[in-house]
Amino acid sequence: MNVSRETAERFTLYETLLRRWNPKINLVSPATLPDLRTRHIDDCLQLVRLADPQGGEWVDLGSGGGLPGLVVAIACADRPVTVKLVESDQRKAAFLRTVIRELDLPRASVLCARIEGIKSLNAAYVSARALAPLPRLMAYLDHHLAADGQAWLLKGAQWQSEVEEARRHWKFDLFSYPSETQHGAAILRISRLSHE
Ligand SMILES: C[S@@+](CC[C@H](N)C(=O)[O-])C[C@H]1O[C@@H](n2cnc3c(N)ncnc32)[C@H](O)[C@@H]1O
Repeated sequence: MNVSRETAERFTLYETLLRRWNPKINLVSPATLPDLRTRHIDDCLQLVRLADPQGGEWVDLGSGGGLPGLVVAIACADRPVTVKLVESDQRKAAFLRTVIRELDLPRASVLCARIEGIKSLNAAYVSARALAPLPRLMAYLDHHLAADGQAWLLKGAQWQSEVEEARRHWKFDLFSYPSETQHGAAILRISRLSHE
């Protein structure tokens, strides 16, 4: 993804902050730190490229260190896209707020709460990465995705069996895109979700 100098600087600062906070609160697996850019940031950038949001509200569930929520907020900082990061862990929420402040991302905000405990966010876009198996994610999406919204999920190599399992209880439209950063993994776009 071609990015402006300002965006590139924000990604560099984000990476610096992630590395600085990681030993204390384990935002990403320490084993992945040498490949932070490809394993995490580039992985999430695929999703921004595919979804290409031009406006509206983007909600990232279980953001952790901001993956993919902060990547969306940085990559879309010059668009009218508001990004809400839902994260129940207070220390991780403090990290997310620090990054938002240091990188000057006024359209991004943090909700330190449990996904299932807050009223519907009715979002145009909902994302999640490494949060829960698809059948459980479906209940979260059902609660927070607008009727005409799109969910963008980064899923590991087991994604096809998770889809089969989810289809037992939910109806939805699905597009899958092979991941360019992880063999066998996929980016799923889910829409028109309803309970069977
Ligand atoms: C395995 S981490 C993944 C973080 C990030 N999405 C990533 O890809 O690195 C899952 C995160 O979701 C948060 N989480 C798990 N269940 C949650 C819930 N019910 N409500 C809010 N946050 C939750 C955890 O605190 C944790 O930070």
